[in-house]
Amino acid sequence: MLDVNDLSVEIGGRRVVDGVGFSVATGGRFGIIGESGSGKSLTMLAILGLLPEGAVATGSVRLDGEELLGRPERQLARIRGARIGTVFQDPLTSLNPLRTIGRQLVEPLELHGGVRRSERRAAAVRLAELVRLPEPEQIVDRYPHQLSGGQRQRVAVGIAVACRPGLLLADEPTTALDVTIQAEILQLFGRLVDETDASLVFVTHDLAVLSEVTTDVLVLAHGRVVESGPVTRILSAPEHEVTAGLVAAARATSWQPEGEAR
Ligand SMILES: Nc1ncnc2c1ncn2[C@@H]1O[C@H](COP(=O)(O)OP(=O)(O)OP(=O)(O)O)[C@@H](O)[C@H]1O
Repeated sequence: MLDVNDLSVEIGGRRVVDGVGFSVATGGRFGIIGESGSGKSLTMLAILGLLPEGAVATGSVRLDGEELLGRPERQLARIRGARIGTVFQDPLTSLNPLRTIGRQLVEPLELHGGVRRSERRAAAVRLAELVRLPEPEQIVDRYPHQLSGGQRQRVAVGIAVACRPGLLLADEPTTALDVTIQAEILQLFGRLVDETDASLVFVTHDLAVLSEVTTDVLVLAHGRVVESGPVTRILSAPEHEVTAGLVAAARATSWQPEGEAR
């Protein structure tokens, strides 16, 4: 369960996230949407305690009732990976090109003490199976450049869920993928959230994507919440002009023929 209250972020005296609040229940699927520069990524980074140098967060971020804001980095590092799994846009930059897929899949388990040396390979294969990578026994010995973009993002999702975190944060995880692969990765998120009962926070600028994976949405503009509610209502009756713009953009992209890049 995640509770964010009156969260603000200032960088160089400029307030780039301003009083954001939302709650995600256990097993809930929550979306944050907004145009480029609206504060989506900084909201996520503030939750993770990974804000850039010079950025200051105020307010409250509670995970299962425990306050995360203001915690020492040492404690946050233990929480990230173990209790919060993250997936970002570009798996090529988040994966290490010099390490096998298997090593990277089990790394969170090693870091957080959840696997014996002799069991690492089997654990990696199980994770590869969980995220439906092809030929799990073989793929764990390959390197990131030997996989397709969609397969690499499956690896990133596998790493994120390795320790069975209660919260999964995804920031534009399908934006770099083509439409068919995007749909497969969205299905994967949906299935994993259902199977593990994790709460999901999914950030994107694309309402069409959000409507496939989340039930409730918050709309950000210039760092502020301008609208929030069930995704079905937001899609059918947007109240704010920013939301109406996002709905129109989502309709326009879904009219494109299958397989055409967005
Ligand atoms: N390191 C930084 N230093 C100064 N300003 C920053 C920094 N990172 C972000 N900002 C500013 O904060 C605001 C919010 O940025 P943020 O990255 O959260 O937006 P976003 O909604 O995630 O956009 P995008 O979809 O383009 O990633 C923007 O105006 C941005 O220019």
